[in-house]
Amino acid sequence: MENEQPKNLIALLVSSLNEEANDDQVLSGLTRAEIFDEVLMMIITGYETTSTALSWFIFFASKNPQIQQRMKEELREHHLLMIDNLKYVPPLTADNLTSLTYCECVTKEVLRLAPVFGLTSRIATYDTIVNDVKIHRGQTILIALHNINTDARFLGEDKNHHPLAMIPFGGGHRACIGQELAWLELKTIIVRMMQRDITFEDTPENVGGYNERITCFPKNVVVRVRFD
Ligand code: HEM
Repeated sequence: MENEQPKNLIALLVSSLNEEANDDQVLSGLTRAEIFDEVLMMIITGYETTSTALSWFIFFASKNPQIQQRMKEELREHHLLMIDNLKYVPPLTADNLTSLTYCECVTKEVLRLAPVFGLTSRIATYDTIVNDVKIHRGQTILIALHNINTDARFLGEDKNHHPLAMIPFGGGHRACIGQELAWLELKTIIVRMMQRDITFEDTPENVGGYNERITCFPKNVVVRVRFD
């Protein structure tokens, strides 16, 4: 039992509790206050982000009925659309979720266009020059993720492979720790809504815009939800 590896994040955090931990000894563990901060961050980053991305999906979907239609066609082709007026909604498995490539592209496109986090930052650890711009050690660099995601120079690039064409989750070893979970949650919820033949319809008040706090969320999303 003693040598067993912790099996989840909470267990991992609790197993590193050490009230005497200090920053000079990196491997000395985490204090109670540090564990509290970590858990709080997971709750905030784990909830606010995905729900914001879903609001963006609803906004974009309402502006693009043909895309909602095509997602449902893909579901019909895979026999995943509900039948008999909600009497039977086919279950989603990891395999059939993976096979829904069009739905996946839509989910990715929402994250590319929607600035859930408009920017992230890094502190330069050494002097360097990037594209003729001098950067000095210790300077904070703001990285405009949303600008990069929508930069016309990357539009023709393969978004699965170009390192800059698609970075809603940041990059490098401080990239988003929850990105796999976020993909799975987002795609599952979006597909579940489409499976039930829900349609988001545009209205005159649905004018968009955004508010930027911790995340960047749509300001005026006023859609009509139709259950077919
Ligand atoms: C659509 C959903 C999400 C988006 C767009 C998103 C985006 C991001 C971005 C841009 C960063 C900064 C990365 C960097 O600086 O390179 C980040 C960091 C982080 N995210 Fe997410 N995130 C999402 C969902 C989640 C979820 C579901 C969790 C946890 C369950 C999570 C936990 C974190 C944590 C802990 C960090 C800090 C990582 C570190 O500093 O080492 N995120 N996220």
